[in-house]
Amino acid sequence: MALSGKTAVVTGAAMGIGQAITEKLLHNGAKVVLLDVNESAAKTLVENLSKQYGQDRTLFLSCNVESEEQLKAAFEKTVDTFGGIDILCNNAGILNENEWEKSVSINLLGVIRGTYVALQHMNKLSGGRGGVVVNTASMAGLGPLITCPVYTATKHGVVGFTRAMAGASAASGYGIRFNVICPSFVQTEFLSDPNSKMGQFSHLADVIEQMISKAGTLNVSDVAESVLEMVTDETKNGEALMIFSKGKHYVTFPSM
Ligand SMILES: NC(=O)C1=CN([C@@H]2O[C@H](COP(=O)(O)OP(=O)(O)OC[C@H]3O[C@@H](n4cnc5c(N)ncnc54)[C@H](O)[C@@H]3O)[C@@H](O)[C@H]2O)C=CC1
Ligand SMILES: CCCCC/C=C\C=C\C(=O)C/C=C\C/C=C\CCCC(=O)O
Repeated sequence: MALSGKTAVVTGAAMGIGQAITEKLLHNGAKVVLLDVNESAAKTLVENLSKQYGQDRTLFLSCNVESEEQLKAAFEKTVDTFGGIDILCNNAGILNENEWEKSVSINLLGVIRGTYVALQHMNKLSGGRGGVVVNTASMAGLGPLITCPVYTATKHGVVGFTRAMAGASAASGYGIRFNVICPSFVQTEFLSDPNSKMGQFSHLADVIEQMISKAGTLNVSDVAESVLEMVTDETKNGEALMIFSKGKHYVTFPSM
């Protein structure tokens, strides 16, 4: 899938992995709509991106993925501005075991909300152009991160939802592919101040420190490169890609 002339929507685009995905898609020719709650970071980023790629290639819309109303307004504005949506990256996420209901609402329900609203515009059966959805899960979507049971649950949910949607889309003729990335630790703000985010499991902080020093950390650009692969490779549907500091690997699941 060539990206020239395509329109992408990226959630959690103001910083970190979402920023890198945005830059990668722009660099490869797409137009990108950035959704985020951090208005100041997003506005500064879009100013810089507009200088680099042109004013008509990016748009920031303030949007909380916890709100279906805000997501609907953002996707409608995207279609009004760019004529359709071809790529959705559900990337926004938080790590906070104290505020665990909010974690579920953003990390899992935000992905489901974003997908269902986008389907109304992307689904070929309802007049859309089809396309591809890439969700950001985590290695914690495949195995346990013991300091973060709720974060782990949300990311397992994202992996399961993505794979089931891939099957549903293929069986129904939506013309939309669904894939999920599962990165190991990535060097972003996410890794800062871990003790305050572990809630009742902060006594296990040493375990995570040891995991990080053993596994190393990824650069956001490595993660964005994997997203690009899943967007452009039209053979990929229902795939989960593990990304480590030493390489990447497609997950083999038991067949059902
Ligand atoms: N950094 C890491 O080690 C890893 C991160 N991930 C996942 O990658 C995704 C991005 O994480 P990072 O870039 O590292 O984090 P980050 O904290 O650097 O960036 C997250 C972005 O999401 C935005 N955001 C948060 N809540 C939002 C909401 N309700 N609505 C819209 N935007 C919202 C933030 O404002 C921020 O711009 C998350 O889903 C995270 O779970 C996955 C594996 C490892
Ligand atoms: C509050 C705890 C902070 C420490 C962890 C911070 C963020 C981690 C986010 C992730 O999504 C990463 C999740 C899991 C990594 C799991 C295993 C990594 C080991 C794999 C390897 O060998 O690379």
